[in-house]
Amino acid sequence: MRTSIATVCLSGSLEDKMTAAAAAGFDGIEVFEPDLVASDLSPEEVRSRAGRLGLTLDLYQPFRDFEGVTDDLLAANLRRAEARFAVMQRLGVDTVLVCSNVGTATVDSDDVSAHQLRRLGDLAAAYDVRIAFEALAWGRFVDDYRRAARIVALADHPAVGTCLDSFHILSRGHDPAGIEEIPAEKIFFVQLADAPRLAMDVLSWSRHHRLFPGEGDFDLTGFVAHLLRAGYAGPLSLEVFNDTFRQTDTARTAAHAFRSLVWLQDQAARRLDAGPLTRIAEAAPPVGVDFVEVKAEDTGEVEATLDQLGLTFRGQHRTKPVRLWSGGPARMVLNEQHAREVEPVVAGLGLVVPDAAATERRAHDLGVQPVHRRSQVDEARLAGFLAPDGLEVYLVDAPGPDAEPTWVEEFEHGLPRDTADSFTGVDHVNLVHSWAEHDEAVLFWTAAAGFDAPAATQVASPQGLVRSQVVRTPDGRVRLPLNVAPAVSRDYPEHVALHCTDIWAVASRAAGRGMAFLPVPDNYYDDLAARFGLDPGLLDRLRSAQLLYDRDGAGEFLHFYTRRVGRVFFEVVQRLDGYDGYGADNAPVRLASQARVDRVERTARESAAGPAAGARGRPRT
Ligand SMILES: O=C(O)c1ccc(O)c(O)c1
Ligand SMILES: [Mg+2]
Repeated sequence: MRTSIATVCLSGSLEDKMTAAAAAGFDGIEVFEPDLVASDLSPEEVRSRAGRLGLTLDLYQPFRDFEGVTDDLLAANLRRAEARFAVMQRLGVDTVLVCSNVGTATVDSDDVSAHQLRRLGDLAAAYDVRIAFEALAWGRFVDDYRRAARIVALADHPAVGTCLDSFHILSRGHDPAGIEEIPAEKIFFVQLADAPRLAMDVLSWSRHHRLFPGEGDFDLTGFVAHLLRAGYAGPLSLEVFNDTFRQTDTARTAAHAFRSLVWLQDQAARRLDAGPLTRIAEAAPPVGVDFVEVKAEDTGEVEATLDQLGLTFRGQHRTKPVRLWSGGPARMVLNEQHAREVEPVVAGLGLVVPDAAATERRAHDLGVQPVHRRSQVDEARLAGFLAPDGLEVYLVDAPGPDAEPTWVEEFEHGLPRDTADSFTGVDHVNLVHSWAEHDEAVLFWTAAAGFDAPAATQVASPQGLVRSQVVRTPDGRVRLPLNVAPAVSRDYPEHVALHCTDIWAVASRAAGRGMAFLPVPDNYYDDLAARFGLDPGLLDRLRSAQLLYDRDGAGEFLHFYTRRVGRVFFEVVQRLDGYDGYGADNAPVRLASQARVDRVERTARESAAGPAAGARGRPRT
């Protein structure tokens, strides 16, 4: 279907927004009146610029507070409208959004509102303009799309139809199935927005917290399915009021927005099994983590930590300054290539997928930037893509059960794989995003990479509450907790958690090898006793081994953390009896302890390391 985006979604000038929308792939835009009013461009210039960019101008909006008024006010409102219609004629836009009256309505009558919209329709027709009447969720009398559609039916005027906005309908919990009762020719326009479920007044929710489809809690796929069953064939347009998206790079946000519409059409097409919707390549979710790559100018300190944790050095790459360590099927790649002045960062993630070519095609269809690992002719070619935060995600076809991937053979002069160690794999990789990247990252991991996004949580840190959104494959074999870094912190660390079957042994070996555990305060163990009523013997063992503990309905969780090296640290975990969480209640203790250690170590590190490189060692775009 045709795609469109309201200029209010994007940052910058009207020109910036138009250029970015066209470059991202949108067919058209909704011109938000304040964007035009604030622009240097005349309506004629906007029109010709749109033509050059190949964009249609699909809607002019909003016209406010029209219906349900006294006769005096009606006359004034018609005059106001006529001035707008004249501007629309200069712009060449044929549809105006009229949102339901929130301020001046005093007459609560469908008949009166219908009569007044009919008057507006007569005036509009003289300018070749159509009226798309939208029920705002906080309208004075009209706050339900079904009532707006009833009024439109009563108005019974060819220039008067309705605009359906998913936010106003779904935020109020109104059943969208009623869309199918509206005659298709009366649905003049459709606006799409997702949102997180929030308990707050609906106006503030709408003006600040809308999200692109796929990033919130609304069922946009079902919404689009109703539209198509109703016979709607106009554009699908994004109207997302969001303070973050109004502050992020215009071109990047437009591309991010377009991805959400491509994904949504594909989802709806799958549900309907037909329709005029864009389809994209199908790809099954990842089935495992093949490797995690840490990049640094000098990986020595990270490797010392891996050694203390009990991983095995597997060798040096034949041709590159890259080294491999493994613990069971958990593989860590330590990369010093092109890493001048880079402190250790999580730079890459290898995902085992059932069909790498299919996942590559799907990512391509969603406009994700590809990456390829340059390799020698006889080396495995790794293909993949860039996550929004710059993480390189590589795709590896699933090897046979228990087999190591063939690329492992490129590493030489190391020790053989230790088949007796207790590591069973990478449990999770905790990635950290800036506030500006977070929603884009959620859409990226779910839409392009096949992850699910269960309900988000918040974790208390010394800098306040941190948003935490886990994305995980449906079977839980790959888990990525995504945290938003506090705004004040530019070098917030990320971590790799390794799962093992005997954490007591791993911890005691690490202690024996001199590993500096992240210290756990005594108060934590007192609190643990109070919270869980643990057996005193177990409590003592936890305290002396500096292990953290958690329990859920299914089982128990034991874990510990290393100190950070650059922007990386490690966690070792053991899940017992199907424990499914991440020790979230322990995160505040971990974050506070890290802050204490950081304070002590920062001075030393800063004087030794010189200027810090950007995130993941590359400049951000
Ligand atoms: O928040 C508003 O006022 C507003 C304006 C126009 C719209 O289409 C809308 O959905 C909301
Ligand atoms: Mg709207």
